[in-house]
Amino acid sequence: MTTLLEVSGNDPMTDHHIIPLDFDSIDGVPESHSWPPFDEPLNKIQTCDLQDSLIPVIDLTNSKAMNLIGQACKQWGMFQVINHGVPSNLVKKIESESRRLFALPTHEKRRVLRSSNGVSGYGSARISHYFDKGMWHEGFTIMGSCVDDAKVLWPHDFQRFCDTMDAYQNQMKQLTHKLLLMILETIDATQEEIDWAISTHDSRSPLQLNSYPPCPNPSHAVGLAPHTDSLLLTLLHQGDINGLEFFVDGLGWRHVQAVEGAFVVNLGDLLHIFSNAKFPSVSHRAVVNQSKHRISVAYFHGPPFESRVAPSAKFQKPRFKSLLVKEYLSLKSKHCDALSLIQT
Ligand SMILES: O=C(O)CCC(=O)C(=O)O
Ligand SMILES: [Fe+2]
Repeated sequence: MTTLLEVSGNDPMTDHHIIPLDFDSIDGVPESHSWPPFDEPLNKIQTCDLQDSLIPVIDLTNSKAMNLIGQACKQWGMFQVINHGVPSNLVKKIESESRRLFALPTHEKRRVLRSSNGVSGYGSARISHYFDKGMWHEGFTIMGSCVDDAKVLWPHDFQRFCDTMDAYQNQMKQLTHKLLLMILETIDATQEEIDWAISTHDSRSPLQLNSYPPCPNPSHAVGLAPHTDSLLLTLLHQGDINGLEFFVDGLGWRHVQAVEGAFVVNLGDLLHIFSNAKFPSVSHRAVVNQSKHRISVAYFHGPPFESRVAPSAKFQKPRFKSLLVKEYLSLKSKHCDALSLIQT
């Protein structure tokens, strides 16, 4: 069995790529985290009508849901889902437990800091090492059980946190399967390919809690810098505070309107490869704001790391080489644009 730790383990990170800012004591954006203004002001978080939001909000109880999902996958590589069956009280709990964790004093959070070649624990985003500047972000990654870390944080009250994380991961797993079945059917995947995509028997899907504290100068800070997600599919809970943006050729950065109770579904690199580039792996980023502490929770789903990924057998002219999932992840840990390196 290969774990994400082994896949990324040959690329240990240095401390400044792991330790987030001490948000308890900071009162400005330090030079190390000060970004030149992007193409558009990062602090312009507008509110807008749902109609203004480009990516569709799809009701999973709608009889046309599969078609709508297929279209959104091709056009945007991203959509939102409502009426998805995940209990709303569990979503509230994951948000409140995440806030409870990030509200702890910095020195306590640092007691569960991710190790230099590890995956689980408190720390900066894994994409930090691609960039010279740090991000206005702190995260907590759960891979498998979180009991050890939770016991350090709350020796007498760790169960509540762990039970919530476990229950949420179970729900995310079910929803991911449901969505993958629909998505793969729209490109006529074979049963064997479907089994590959939904199987997770030798790997636990990582759950990433993200925290973006209010920022005194949002136009010079970046919550999460532009990236694509590596695995097949990401399910993101972004609460009711806007901050997620995605890149559209010709239109630039567009924000994803926060919709109460919805999950943002975004397709990752492995699905881009499997769909022979029919589905984009959408470039996205998170922006920060001056007054609100934004939390998001991302569940990343991928196939077994020992399995192979390649364009579906139905494509006559594969645009990507076939390789082991773990080989792709290892390449991605070194190159932000790993997809371009495996083109045929
Ligand atoms: O917080 C967000 O809106 C984006 C999170 C994200 O892209 C990630 O965790 O990979
Ligand atoms: Fe992401």
